[in-house]
Amino acid sequence: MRFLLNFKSFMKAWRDYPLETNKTLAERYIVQELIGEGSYGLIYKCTDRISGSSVAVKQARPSKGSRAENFLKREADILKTVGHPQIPEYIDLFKDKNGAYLVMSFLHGDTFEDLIFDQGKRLTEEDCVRYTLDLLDLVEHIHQKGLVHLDLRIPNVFIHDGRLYLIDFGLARKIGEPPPRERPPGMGFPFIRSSSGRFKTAEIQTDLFDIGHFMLFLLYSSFEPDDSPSSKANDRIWQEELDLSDELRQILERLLELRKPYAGIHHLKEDLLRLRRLHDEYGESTES
Ligand SMILES: Nc1ncnc2c1ncn2[C@@H]1O[C@H](COP(=O)(O)OP(=O)(O)OP(=O)(O)O)[C@@H](O)[C@H]1O
Repeated sequence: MRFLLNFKSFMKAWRDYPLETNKTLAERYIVQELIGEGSYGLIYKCTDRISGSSVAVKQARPSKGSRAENFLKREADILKTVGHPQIPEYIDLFKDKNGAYLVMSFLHGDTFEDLIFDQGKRLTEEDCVRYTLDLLDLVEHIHQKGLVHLDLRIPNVFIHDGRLYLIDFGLARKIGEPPPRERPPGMGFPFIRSSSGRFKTAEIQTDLFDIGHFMLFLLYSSFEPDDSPSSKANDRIWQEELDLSDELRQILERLLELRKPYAGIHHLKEDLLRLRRLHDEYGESTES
C-alpha cells in the first residue's frame, strides 16, 4: 500500500514537472520562469513574441486531467466577462500535448500574503480600511457583472504602486449558480465549505464573509502575541486580541455574520467611508 502511495505521488510530481525556461508555447509564448503553483494550475511568466510584453500563462495541472482544464476554461470565460484595468486581461486559451493553457496580462507587485508573511509588513486599522475600500471597488464591479469571486483571500490580492489588483477567478460563478458538479481539483470537502462551515454558495454574502477574513489577516499583521507563561492568549477571540475601534469591530462582526449581515456592498462601503473620515480626523497610517 505504502509503495502504491509513493508511486502515485511520484507520478503526480513527474506529470506536473514545470516547463523548461525558454520553451516556446503555441509558437508564441516563451517561458521565462515559474511564478506560482496553485492547486489546479502552474503559472509562468512568459514573453509574448507578438507584443514583446510579459504575460502570465496558467497551465492546467496535467495530473488533474480534464477537471483542471474545465476550471481553466471557466476562468477564461469569467476573465473575458469582467474586463477591468485592475483584473488580468484575457489574452488567449490553447492546448498542446501537455494540456491546456490560459494566457492573461502579467501583474507586477506583491500579493498581500507576500507583504505580510514574507516582508513582515505591519498594517494598521487605517491601512486595513483604506485597502478594503479599494478592494470593494473591484468586488462591486464583479457583482455588477452578475458574478461572485468566491476566493477573496490575501494570496489573490496584489498591490502595485499603491493600487490593488485581483486574480484567480477559477472558483468564480454567476450569482445564484449552483456549485459545479466537479469539485475543484486538489481540494477536498472542507475547501468547498466557507469558513463559517456552510457550502460556498454563489451569493454576494459569501464574498462579504471572505472580505471579513481578508481584513482580519491585515489586522493581525500588527498583532503582538503575549508569549509569557501566565498568558491566557489561547483562550482569547479576535475581538479581545485586536485593538480595534468599536466601529471596525462592529463592521467585522457584520461581515463575519456574528450580527446582522450586510445585504450588499453599498452599506458596507458607507460604514467604511464614515470610519475613514474619523481616521482622517484623528489617526495616522503606516504609509503617512
Ligand atoms: N496575472 C498574473 N500576474 C502575475 N502573477 C500571477 C498572475 N496570476 C497568477 N499569478 C501568480 O501565480 C500564483 C498562483 O495563481 P492562482 O492563484 O491564479 O493559481 P491557482 O491554481 O488558482 O491557485 P489556488 O490554488 O490558490 O486557487 C499567484 O499567487 C501569483 O503569484
